[in-house]
Amino acid sequence: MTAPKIFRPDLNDPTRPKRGLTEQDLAEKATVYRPDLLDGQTLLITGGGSGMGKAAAFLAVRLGANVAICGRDVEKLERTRDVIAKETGKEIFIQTTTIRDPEAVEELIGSVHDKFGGINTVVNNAGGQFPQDAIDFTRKGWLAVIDTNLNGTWWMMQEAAKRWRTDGKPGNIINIVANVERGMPQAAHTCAARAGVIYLSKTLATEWAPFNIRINCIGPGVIETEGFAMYPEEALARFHQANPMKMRGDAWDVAEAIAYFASPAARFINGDLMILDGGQAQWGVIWPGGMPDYFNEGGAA
Ligand SMILES: CCCCCCC/C=C/C(=O)SCCNC(=O)CCNC(=O)[C@H](O)C(C)(C)COP(=O)(O)OP(=O)(O)OC[C@H]1O[C@@H](n2cnc3c(N)ncnc32)[C@H](O)[C@@H]1OP(=O)(O)O
Ligand SMILES: NC(=O)C1=CN([C@@H]2O[C@H](COP(=O)(O)OP(=O)(O)OC[C@H]3O[C@@H](n4cnc5c(N)ncnc54)[C@H](OP(=O)(O)O)[C@@H]3O)[C@@H](O)[C@H]2O)C=CC1
Repeated sequence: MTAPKIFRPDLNDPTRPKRGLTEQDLAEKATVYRPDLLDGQTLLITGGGSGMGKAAAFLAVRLGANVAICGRDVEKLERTRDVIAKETGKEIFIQTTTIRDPEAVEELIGSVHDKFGGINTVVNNAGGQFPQDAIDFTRKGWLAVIDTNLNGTWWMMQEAAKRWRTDGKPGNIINIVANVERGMPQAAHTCAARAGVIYLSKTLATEWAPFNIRINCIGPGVIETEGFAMYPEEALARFHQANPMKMRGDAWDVAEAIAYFASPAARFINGDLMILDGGQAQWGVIWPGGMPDYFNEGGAA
């Protein structure tokens, strides 16, 4: 019997390169949008302490929005709050929350609502997974990924929608999912969860239209962020080959897509899925845990 392949990264390993945009990049990167695009809007972004969520928070603040972020790690949240304040002069709201806990989610939505007098857009970005052959998933591992990516997103959606219904105000939900069209070998747990969110979103885009709530998804391909630390170096060296452009996107690409969906330009878009992957959907698969020899005849893909 072969032992299951496991890659359990040390997230503080100093020998691994730092990945993702720097805070200076997030403060200075050019945007296609006018500076007051989101003036007066309030965005709640889950997982806003790193990666795409942090980039989206930075951009939304730069475009005039009130921003709230949550995550499990208070240090990441405080750091994001402090750097945004330093670079933009604007204070964002932070609240430590695991989206897996529906009561904590209810409290979060309540606090942000009270702080800003309402919420215009909820960005469900928090999530993640580990690479592993599905046959070796532990029960706990499967449940962790499903609970975060599917259940956690659902609690956020339902709680926000209840508020909007009670307040008689319109709502907007943007769910960050993944590119599931051709399956995700070695990430079957997340593929199942994200596919669930995509079709949950399409369903509720209809069911909640009477409440004036719109719901859309963004499916990123390979986007270089701090989250890459979850994957082995050997796999990361191949990630750019997953799309015909042979490149990785960055968190700003996703942040600008989020700003678009949060803006009035998207007012007639509902139940959609924007794939942001450099053409990966038409190209190859990733094997984030390392390609099995079976598929590796004739050299690396
Ligand atoms: C999309 C995949 C393929 C394409 C890659 C494309 C490029 C990158 C895509 C990205 O999404 S990058 C962003 C990645 N960021 C994250 O994943 C960050 C957040 N992730 C997490 O917090 C975790 O991964 C989690 C599993 C969702 C964590 O939940 P929790 O904190 O509850 O987990 P743990 O307590 O650490 O573990 C619970 C349970 O899960 C199993 N497990 C965890 N890690 C691994 C691993 N590396 N390999 C195998 N199994 C793992 C394990 O059973 C754990 O239980 P214990 O053994 O610890 O008792
Ligand atoms: N980077 C990529 O190529 C791709 C990423 N994605 C998805 O996009 C999203 C953003 O990823 P990215 O920025 O790359 O990676 P990061 O790891 O930087 O971001 C994930 C964020 O989710 C937060 N998070 C995780 N679990 C929970 C939880 N239970 N409750 C609250 N917050 C949580 C983390 O914060 P904390 O640690 O503080 O809890 C972290 O800030 C994720 O859902 C990811 O899986 C999808 C496709 C491709």
